[in-house]
Amino acid sequence: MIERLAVIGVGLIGGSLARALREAHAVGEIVGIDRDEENLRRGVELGVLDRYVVDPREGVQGADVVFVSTPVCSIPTVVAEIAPVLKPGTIVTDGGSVKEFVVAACENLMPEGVHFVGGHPISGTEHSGVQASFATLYQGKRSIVTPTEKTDPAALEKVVEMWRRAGCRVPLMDPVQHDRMLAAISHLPHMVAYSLVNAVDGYDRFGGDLLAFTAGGFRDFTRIASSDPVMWRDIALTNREAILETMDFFAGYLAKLRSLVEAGDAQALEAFFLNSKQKRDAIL
Ligand SMILES: NC(=O)C1=CN([C@@H]2O[C@H](COP(=O)(O)OP(=O)(O)OC[C@H]3O[C@@H](n4cnc5c(N)ncnc54)[C@H](O)[C@@H]3O)[C@@H](O)[C@H]2O)C=CC1
Ligand SMILES: O=C(O)C(=O)Cc1ccc(O)cc1
Repeated sequence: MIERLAVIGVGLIGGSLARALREAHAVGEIVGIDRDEENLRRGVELGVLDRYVVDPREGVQGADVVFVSTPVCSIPTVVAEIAPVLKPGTIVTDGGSVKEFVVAACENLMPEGVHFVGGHPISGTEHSGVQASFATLYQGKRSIVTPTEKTDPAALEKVVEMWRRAGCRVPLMDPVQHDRMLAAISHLPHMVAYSLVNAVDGYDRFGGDLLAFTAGGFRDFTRIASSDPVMWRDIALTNREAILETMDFFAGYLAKLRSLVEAGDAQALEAFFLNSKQKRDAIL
């Protein structure tokens, strides 16, 4: 399906795609490109990569598909660097968590005959680097692909097929709609988890290390606060408006719950918790 895949940013997301496509026999050669050479060496040792090249322009030579999986803000910079050397027919795609920022910039960087298609696998963990990657990360998950009116139909089909071969269902979505939806289901929970850990850390009325006393519930709730700070900095910078909207909406719910606690309204408290329990239980 893909003769030579170049992965730029061989971490959890790029490494897992490489592993999944190799297991599916959907790729010939996999070339890794990353600014961290130690990470690339590990990628070859682990069998994720066939070889690596540190210089992006050299690394993408002869690739039919280039997958960019670096933090969101760096994606257009990386794509601008490689664009002039890509051969006609090359498809450039990405796995970044924010789509409007990436797609709007990258579509305009493509030379004649080279096509960009935005994508985002809705699957990940709080761990980073090629050593955290695994072949089944995308199995049975969704990977959203975000075409626009500028997208080449054959390139779109190839990117959709790539994710299918990696094990995904592949819904198509407008980049702006994607960013609004992801703000609610992914970006808001991360903002809340990071805030909760910082709040409890800063709540020092007992003069001790409160976090050391936390048990299962706190740790389950805040697992995602162990995610990479640079990745989340870039998401907060590039999906600003949608994240602000969901944070404000969430603050309304917290204020509502606060008022129920303040009023000691047993019936309303129980109804608030019951609705949440039922909705969550239904998605498990
Ligand atoms: N971690 C997750 O659960 C998910 C992450 N994503 C997105 O996928 C992308 C990658 O995330 P991860 O794989 O988790 O990160 P990661 O930290 O595991 O891997 C990123 C790799 O990119 C390299 N890198 C950073 N800047 C670079 C640059 N300018 N040039 C070349 N290499 C560079 C780093 O050295 C690292 O090896 C991000 O855009 C993120 O928003 C999407 C879905 C899930
Ligand atoms: O660790 C988890 O459960 C996540 O939520 C992973 C994740 C992080 C960012 C994304 O854009 C998509 C998935």
